[in-house]
Amino acid sequence: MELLLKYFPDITETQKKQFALLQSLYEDWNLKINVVSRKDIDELYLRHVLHSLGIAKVQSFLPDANILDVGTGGGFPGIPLAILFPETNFHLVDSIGKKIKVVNEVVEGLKLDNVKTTNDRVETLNGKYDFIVSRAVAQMETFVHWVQGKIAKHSQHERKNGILYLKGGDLSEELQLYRNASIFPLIDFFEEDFFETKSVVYLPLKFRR
Ligand SMILES: C[S@@+](CC[C@H](N)C(=O)[O-])C[C@H]1O[C@@H](n2cnc3c(N)ncnc32)[C@H](O)[C@@H]1O
Repeated sequence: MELLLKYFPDITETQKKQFALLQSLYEDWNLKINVVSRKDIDELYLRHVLHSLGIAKVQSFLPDANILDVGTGGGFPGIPLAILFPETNFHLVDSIGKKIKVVNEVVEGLKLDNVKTTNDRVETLNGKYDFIVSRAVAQMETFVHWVQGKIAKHSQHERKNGILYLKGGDLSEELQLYRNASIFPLIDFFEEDFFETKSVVYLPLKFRR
């Protein structure tokens, strides 16, 4: 929790309580349905919460924006972002039902009224979103294929609409197809060794191949 306050010192008392509750909610749910590994539970704020919030250091979301988290698993990056941006609408989707069950319980436990969930493959969704966020779901080419028709073209945030993907390692090969991609190394925002090799990749709406 101190780690979170170090990098997000302006969060409200409500947000502090919600972030504090995350640890016990995930500990309890993980005993029944494994959504976070044992090691990761012990370092939940570093490996999951702060990592997810790396997206917020690259892009703040406006109150009326619609955000889709693809392959949210146990709720990352969607849940930490939904706490940080309580006025923004988040749609969390995952194809595995038991993971969405845990996400629903966490959403209820935190009283997050800006989150809806769907248990299905993302390809089946018809909505349009200002931003698509994700972590550890698919290679960029596959991912872009799944989601590029789901990015809203006519919203007021049009100029910035696009994909924000949390990626690790050397991205040069994977991203060479996308000349408009920007890479934001997370170590620029968070001075923790864990972030040494991790980045946010931003692909704007009209990403060119
Ligand atoms: C490695 S996990 C990552 C979970 C979470 N994003 C995280 O970083 O902790 C990948 C998740 O993507 C989901 N997934 C994979 N392909 C998907 C698809 N086409 N539509 C929806 N979910 C998908 C899987 O069910 C799995 O929960």
